[in-house]
Amino acid sequence: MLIEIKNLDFRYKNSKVDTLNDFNLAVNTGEIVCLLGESGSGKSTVLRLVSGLEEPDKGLIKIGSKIIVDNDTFILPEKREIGMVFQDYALFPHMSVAENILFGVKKNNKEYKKEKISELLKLVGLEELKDRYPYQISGGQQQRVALARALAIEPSLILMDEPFSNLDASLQSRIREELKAIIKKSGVTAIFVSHDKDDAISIADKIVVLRDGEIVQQGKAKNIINNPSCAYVAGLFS
Ligand SMILES: Nc1ncnc2c1ncn2[C@@H]1O[C@H](COP(=O)(O)OP(=O)(O)OP(=O)(O)O)[C@@H](O)[C@H]1O
Repeated sequence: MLIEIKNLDFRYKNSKVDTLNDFNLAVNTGEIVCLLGESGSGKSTVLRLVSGLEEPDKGLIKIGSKIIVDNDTFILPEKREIGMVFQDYALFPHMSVAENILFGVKKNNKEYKKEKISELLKLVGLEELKDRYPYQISGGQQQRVALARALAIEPSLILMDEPFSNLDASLQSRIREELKAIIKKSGVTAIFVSHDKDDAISIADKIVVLRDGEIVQQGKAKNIINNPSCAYVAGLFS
């Protein structure tokens, strides 16, 4: 198992209620997990806690054998070695595709960087576009640059927040397939957030359905669709 989240409690500072209460989740190595739920169900909060943008009030998060947060530990976000893909991709407009991808690579070895960039451009199929700027490529291509940049630090885990929300609806199904293929080829474990059942069904190995900060059902898409645990879950898949 790669990620273990145990007994997590979390309340935003200006809030009177817990957003997460005794939250537990396990993710296997190489698995793609989708956190699915309506707006406000707590999906982004889980990502923020795993990435270290927020600190839990109680509980534990482990990546592999390493505790990244518990009562006595708080590993800083930049030390967690987690790759992030944001909703808007957050590419640097003044940097080329290749420069964007290499941005987070700390090793200052020219040969290493050269090999890394050629491996990643090949993985995401952007070899021909390496010298273009973000405004000169499509939304789907920008997303692949963001994914390559997240993978460039050789993370064991990547987190993606609504990775498809900025894409043209007509392209979404092709891009979902592409993204899944790239993630699987890279072997990385991925947790992504969506409110769209089609994203979850087409990409995730496991879907985790959230409602008011609680997991109401988890498992393979087919099992959830055939056997929803409650009307909320059925509604999400209708
Ligand atoms: N900074 C904040 N301060 C106080 N409450 C917050 C804050 N951010 C989120 N919340 C609350 O925490 C709960 C979970 O929010 P969260 O953003 O995790 O949900 P979400 O499922 O990701 O929603 P969306 O799909 O709209 O992004 C909501 O009730 C929300 O209002």
